[in-house]
Amino acid sequence: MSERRGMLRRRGDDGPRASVGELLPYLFPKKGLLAGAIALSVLGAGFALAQPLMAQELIARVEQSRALEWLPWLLLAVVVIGAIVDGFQHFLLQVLGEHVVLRTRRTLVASMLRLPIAEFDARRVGDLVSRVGSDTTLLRAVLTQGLVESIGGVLTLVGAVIAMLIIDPLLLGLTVLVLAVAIGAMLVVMPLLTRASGAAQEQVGHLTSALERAISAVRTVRAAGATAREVDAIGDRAGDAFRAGVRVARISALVVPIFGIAVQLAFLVVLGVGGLRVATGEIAISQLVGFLLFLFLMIMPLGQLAGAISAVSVALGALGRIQEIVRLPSESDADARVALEPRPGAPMVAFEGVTFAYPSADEPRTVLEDVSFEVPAGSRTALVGPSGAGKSTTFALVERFYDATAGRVIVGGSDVRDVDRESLRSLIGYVEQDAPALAGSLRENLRLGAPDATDERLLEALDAVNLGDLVGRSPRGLDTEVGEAGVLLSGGERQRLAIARALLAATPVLLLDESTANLDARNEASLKAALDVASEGRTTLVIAHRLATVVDADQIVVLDGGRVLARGTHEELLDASPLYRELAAHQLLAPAALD
Ligand SMILES: Nc1ncnc2c1ncn2[C@@H]1O[C@H](COP(=O)(O)OP(=O)(O)OP(=O)(O)O)[C@@H](O)[C@H]1O
Repeated sequence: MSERRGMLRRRGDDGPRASVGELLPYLFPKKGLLAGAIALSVLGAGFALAQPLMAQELIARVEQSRALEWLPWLLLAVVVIGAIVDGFQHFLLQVLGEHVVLRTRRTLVASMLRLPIAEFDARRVGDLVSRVGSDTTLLRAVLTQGLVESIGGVLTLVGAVIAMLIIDPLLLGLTVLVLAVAIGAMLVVMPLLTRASGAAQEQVGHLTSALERAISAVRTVRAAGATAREVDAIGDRAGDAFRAGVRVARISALVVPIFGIAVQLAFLVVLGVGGLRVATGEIAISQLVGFLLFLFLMIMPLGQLAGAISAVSVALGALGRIQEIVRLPSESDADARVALEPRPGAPMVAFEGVTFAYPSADEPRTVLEDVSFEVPAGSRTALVGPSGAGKSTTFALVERFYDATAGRVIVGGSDVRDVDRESLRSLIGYVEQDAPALAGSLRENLRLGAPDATDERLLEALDAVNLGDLVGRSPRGLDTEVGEAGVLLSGGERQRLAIARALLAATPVLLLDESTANLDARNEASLKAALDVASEGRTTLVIAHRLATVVDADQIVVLDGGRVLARGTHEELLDASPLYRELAAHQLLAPAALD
């Protein structure tokens, strides 16, 4: 348990970091493209190195008044072809970068949507969204900002150093000395950059979370007159992200002057000492020019390398946040691979001494205690109880969103922990209390659990829940959009749409968390009729908030404070349970008062 709680705990502001070894597999989604880009980089290095050699030869010929012949044209061709090779390589790297982002996003989303429900309880949606949207793009920079170019760059560097060694070892020694100090300083700065950029991404996550909170509850925020405060709060988060970004900028800004000073110094030293050596006749002017051109060639890859190291540092911070999710065990990792086959004669759903505490709560507290009841196949059981009694929690346990802390939850005669979760859920239709309509069309909403259902069946299902007129409301019919959170539909309609969805999935078990919304008499009657249609021939467990729902239930379970207080039919409980009598009189939303 403590290990689990540790896993759910959020990380500090520093942000998680990955290692270079973990980064590499992410960079090789398209080996052919990568090989092509590396080959072009090597080719580009060859063209780059050829240029100073040819320029040096050209100057020597001018100096010695020799014929230039085809040399200028050859130099021009090398420059043009080199530039084309560079452009093509740049394109390949961009494409490769997009592949990296694509693959990482797919992996991340596949892991994210399979996380245990408890992880969603403990995390902010906005933060998860920013990991998919923003962190993944930082991996692209590793490819586009120099890592692959650095391969060709290293070759250019080695070639340039060899050429410089041949031209003048003394000048090379002085150059290397100056540059080595700068490289050492940069190696010290890089780990700071990784940490700072991980923290900056973390702040972007907090910002997205704050925005998501305000947008998802925009009506409540607006109605509460809290818009300005929310704007300020999100602005503060944006400010935090800004400050974290500035911290990154400050650290990476160190790299530029360190490098700049080193390069200037190297050029000045070469010019000064080289000029002296030309004056004393130890080297020719063409050699000094050649040396300077090679020095230039040597500096460029060093710049690329610095860019690559900084991109890698930033990517390691982002990858840390990506890996944090990818590494979490998926919900089904610990599943038994046995498909659930309901045993004839066994109660369809049963709780045997179930005790439960939410794992994600800061102070885990028992929400269900020693709960036992049975729902025979084909019957309807209503759960009633005051708010917070634990009614919705029982549904979460039947769906196996969480595991019971003690006792057993049985579906179709098997302990839900002994069977594969997918096969368990394929038996159950679940209509949530605030049944969400997914952004998209009516058709998409209905097909969620029955992807192959024909339009004819969709229309039948809509008719069955008295939503047939929904299709006629818009000329787009089943393609009518139901909006981000189903804004076109009322609460009661959304719930009926969810019931239609459950009807189409045709599962033997139906869990229905009845809407608590105060519905008008017509909607009320429609919802009751929809429930009756949906529960026909199915084992139905309904969390009831309406008297009409409980009166004809085969069994009513009264929950209070996580315990079963009483079980029986409406008449039996009116006699036997004071709490039920109280609920029936005051809390169950009765269209007509009890007589
Ligand atoms: N995801 C969660 N993490 C932690 N605690 C939770 C979670 N969901 C519910 N709880 C707590 O568990 C208790 C039971 O909640 P539950 O939603 O099952 O009650 P309910 O009887 O369905 O209430 P209502 O009729 O108001 O929906 C409540 O105290 C609630 O605060």
